[in-house]
Amino acid sequence: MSFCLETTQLTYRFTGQETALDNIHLQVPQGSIYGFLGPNGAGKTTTLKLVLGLLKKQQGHITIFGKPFEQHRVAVLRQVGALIESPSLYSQLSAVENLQVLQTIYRCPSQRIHEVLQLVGLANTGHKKAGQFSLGMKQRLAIAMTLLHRPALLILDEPTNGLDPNGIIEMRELLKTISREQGITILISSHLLPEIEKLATHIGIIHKGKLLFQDTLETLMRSTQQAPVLISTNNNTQSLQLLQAQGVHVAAANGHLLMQGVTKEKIALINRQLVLAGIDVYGIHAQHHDLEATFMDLINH
Ligand SMILES: Nc1ncnc2c1ncn2[C@@H]1O[C@H](COP(=O)(O)OP(=O)(O)OP(=O)(O)O)[C@@H](O)[C@H]1O
Repeated sequence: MSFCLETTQLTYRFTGQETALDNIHLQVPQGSIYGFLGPNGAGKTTTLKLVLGLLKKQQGHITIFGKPFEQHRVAVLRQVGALIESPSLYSQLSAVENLQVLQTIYRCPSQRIHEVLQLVGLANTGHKKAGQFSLGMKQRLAIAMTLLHRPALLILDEPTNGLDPNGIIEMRELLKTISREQGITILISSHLLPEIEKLATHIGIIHKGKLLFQDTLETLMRSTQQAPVLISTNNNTQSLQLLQAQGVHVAAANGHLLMQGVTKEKIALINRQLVLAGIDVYGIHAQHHDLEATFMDLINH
């Protein structure tokens, strides 16, 4: 598989502090939306800053578009769009004027300003000044600015921070559109798993400077599938004895029985056995063991 961005043994320590990043092997596949997840202070921003050359690398290697970053810094950064921390907008200028400032630097055609504003849904904001925009609009303008020079890789550090639920949905849809229609690889950091889960194709989970998981979202989902199963019956004591006698990992919990590690075939068998023993089964359902639980499991072990 070809990686748009790869780090090997990336380690970083702020002066006088504990190690902020410990041996990070980040592999962001070409064309992916890579969700870089971790709680506050995990090391997400530090990683992204190193990858963009905003912090001086101490140890390890960074390869972007197959090239060692340090030797090809300028060429690589020409193809990268980034939004780290809050966007720098001119609040007294309109959306178009903000983009015109960058257009001069990037020397791209005026038509491109219209294209990116259309893409982020700000084509009709006219003379309205950026300072009067909602936070969601400011964030979308900031994304437009990162897209102006047609990057192949977009690096976004917590772009949904501070947005209301509607702003979060708009941002998610925008990033999906950018990925789908422009074929841009997106590396997005967040501490919000439910947000990343709805967006990313690939996930990296970082905690205390260590990368604990990295794979497709599908693989992470699969690891959550052996969810605990809850059974409620008219006689939990008898059911518990019957199931324990058969070697099922089962325990009583809040008026239910909780079983671990059972397949769907085993659930059907258990149901039949309970009914044959004269027990009324009121309900059997898998306890919702979602990605949030898997995420918490990973960072708490
Ligand atoms: N300039 C700095 N000086 C000293 N320590 C720092 C500095 N910046 C970050 N750190 C520390 O490095 C660790 C990683 O911080 P980082 O900002 O990369 O985490 P994060 O995952 O981006 O968190 P958040 O979601 O809060 O932004 C933390 O322990 C943080 O306190």
